[in-house]
Amino acid sequence: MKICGLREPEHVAAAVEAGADAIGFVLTRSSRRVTPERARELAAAVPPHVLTVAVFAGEAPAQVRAATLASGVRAVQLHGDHPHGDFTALRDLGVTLVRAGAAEVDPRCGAFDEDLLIIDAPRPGSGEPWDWAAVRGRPSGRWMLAGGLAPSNVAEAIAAARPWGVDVSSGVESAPGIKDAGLIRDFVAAARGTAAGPPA
Ligand SMILES: O=C(O)c1ccccc1NCC(=O)[C@H](O)[C@H](O)COP(=O)(O)O
Repeated sequence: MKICGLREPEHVAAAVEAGADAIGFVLTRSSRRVTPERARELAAAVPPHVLTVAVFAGEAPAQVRAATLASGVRAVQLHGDHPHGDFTALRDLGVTLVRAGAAEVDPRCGAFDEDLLIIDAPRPGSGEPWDWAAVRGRPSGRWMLAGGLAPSNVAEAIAAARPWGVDVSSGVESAPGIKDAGLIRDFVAAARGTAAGPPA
């Protein structure tokens, strides 16, 4: 499971401690945007078993490459209409390549030589739920469901779409762009199918 749009060290720590598998830093136009240098600072506290992901949307491969190297993350997520060639051009970076798009994208993970596929709402990072069940049985390989997930609905979404993993941003925020450690813990617990315990 991936927790995306982190900007503060305490939220990175909360996600790691809760058991997230991946942590996303938004390096594209967004209210959650961080600089590559800030992403590097935040990623420095992340243990190696948790994947650090830089999120882009529409930038040219040269720009993605420069920002990825500056941030030191271990994965690149390309949102939207990136052609196959963009993934090919970034392969030599040696990072995990993630393709992300709405339900209409090619649902085969690996079709663009990516390592991981995210199927998201039409407006990424909007927190808007969509018809998760519509993709059930269509995607193949390692794919994550995203878009409007929250502690209160992630179990329902997993049951509806049967994804390999899940990805969240808005649903673990107390206000737009402001992450909440308690909601991060609740989300991870709900996605893992366990009840969230009381705060320590
Ligand atoms: O989160 C953003 O602000 C963002 C902006 C532009 C492109 C992608 C963005 N986020 C990508 C993600 O991986 C989000 O976690 C995903 O879209 C789910 O977001 P949400 O519906 O808010 O949980």
